[in-house]
Amino acid sequence: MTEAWDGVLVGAQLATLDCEAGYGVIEDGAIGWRDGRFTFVGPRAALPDAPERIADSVIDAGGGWVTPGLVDCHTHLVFAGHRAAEFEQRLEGASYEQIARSGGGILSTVRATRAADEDTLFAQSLPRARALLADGVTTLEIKSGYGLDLDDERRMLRVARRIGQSLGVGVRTTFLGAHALPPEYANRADDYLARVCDWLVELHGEGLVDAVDAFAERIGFGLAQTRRVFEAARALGLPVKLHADQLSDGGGAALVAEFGGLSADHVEHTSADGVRAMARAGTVAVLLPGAFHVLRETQLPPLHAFRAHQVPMAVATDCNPGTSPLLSLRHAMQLACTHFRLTPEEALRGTTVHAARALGLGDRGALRAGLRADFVQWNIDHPAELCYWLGGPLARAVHAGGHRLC
Ligand SMILES: N=CN[C@@H](CCC(=O)O)C(=O)O
Ligand SMILES: [Zn+2]
Repeated sequence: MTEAWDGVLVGAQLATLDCEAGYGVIEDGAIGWRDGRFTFVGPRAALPDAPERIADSVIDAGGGWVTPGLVDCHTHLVFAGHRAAEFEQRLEGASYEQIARSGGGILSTVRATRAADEDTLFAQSLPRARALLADGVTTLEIKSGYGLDLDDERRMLRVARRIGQSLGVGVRTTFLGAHALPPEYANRADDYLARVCDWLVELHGEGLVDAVDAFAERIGFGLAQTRRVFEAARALGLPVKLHADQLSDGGGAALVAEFGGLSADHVEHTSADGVRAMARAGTVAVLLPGAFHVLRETQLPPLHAFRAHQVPMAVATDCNPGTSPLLSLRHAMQLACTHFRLTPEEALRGTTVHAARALGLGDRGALRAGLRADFVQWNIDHPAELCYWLGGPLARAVHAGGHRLC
């Protein structure tokens, strides 16, 4: 016996993504893991010993494809209720912005979420997380932002952490107190943001916050207001990200880049200056084609500029009850290819390597010795199929930290 690993998988076509371009394919590949981390990723012929002499658990992949576990780096999946009535209103011609200005939109979900106790919120949100996992997700980000006061934001973040613990999946929590102005602070946005900054200190002290986000937009917060929230985050050493330039070019991408932010998300209206600032700061562009699709937007993100300036592009579901009730990251990849003309390879890189980077996680997103043993076995003949099929049970087995999730 050479070494005692917890598990080894052999006979796989590995798409390691551990390369600058391409899928990083290893034919007849093998992976080994111990204590939740990969101990080996390479050709089966390079294994240090016979598989059954290395580990108790040996999986024969039978020639099937294996990729890194997918990372959904932008979700709002903890919420109560739904907004199907607004979907109907929009089909009849109302815009997202009009609905928001008349007290619906985000505030409608705030009312439902405030009325739900922690167990109810957990019970409603858990199936959404399960659906993402079943389609290959092993790490997901979950934002607050439908509580908009201390207790309700805390409850959302606690539910997010509970989801991670109960499913054995990686969950990163993002505080989004600056998502909308609650009615009790109408015309008092500055007072509200002062509270948001106080709550951030408190929630961070309780270990509930991994990053800080805001909605910078005509129907959200202005740049100066967003800056206040970012300064509060910086004072606590927390990374920032931003809902930037979704409906208009408000200069959000440049602002989050100025703070060395992890990501600028949506970015349909980001200007050339914004792209350059992101490139300089290493800020990831998180593309959210589900919201683009549902809102029937027409302004494409500046994809050519992102490519030209080597801004990493991630893809996420933006799972939320208003603009993107989307429960499959693979479906988001499909939409990114169809609407934004990403290549399937860019889409897979966008839900692995670049998505991990958008969360500040250097320990996952590729198949490489030393990284977290997050991987998916797929029922496919080629990686492009991950973006080709609309729905369908493609994931054969999903492993996080070496443990099989489903
Ligand atoms: N744009 C702001 N936030 C969400 C939508 C939230 C909602 O409508 O409930 C988004 O990312 O699209
Ligand atoms: Zn969002």
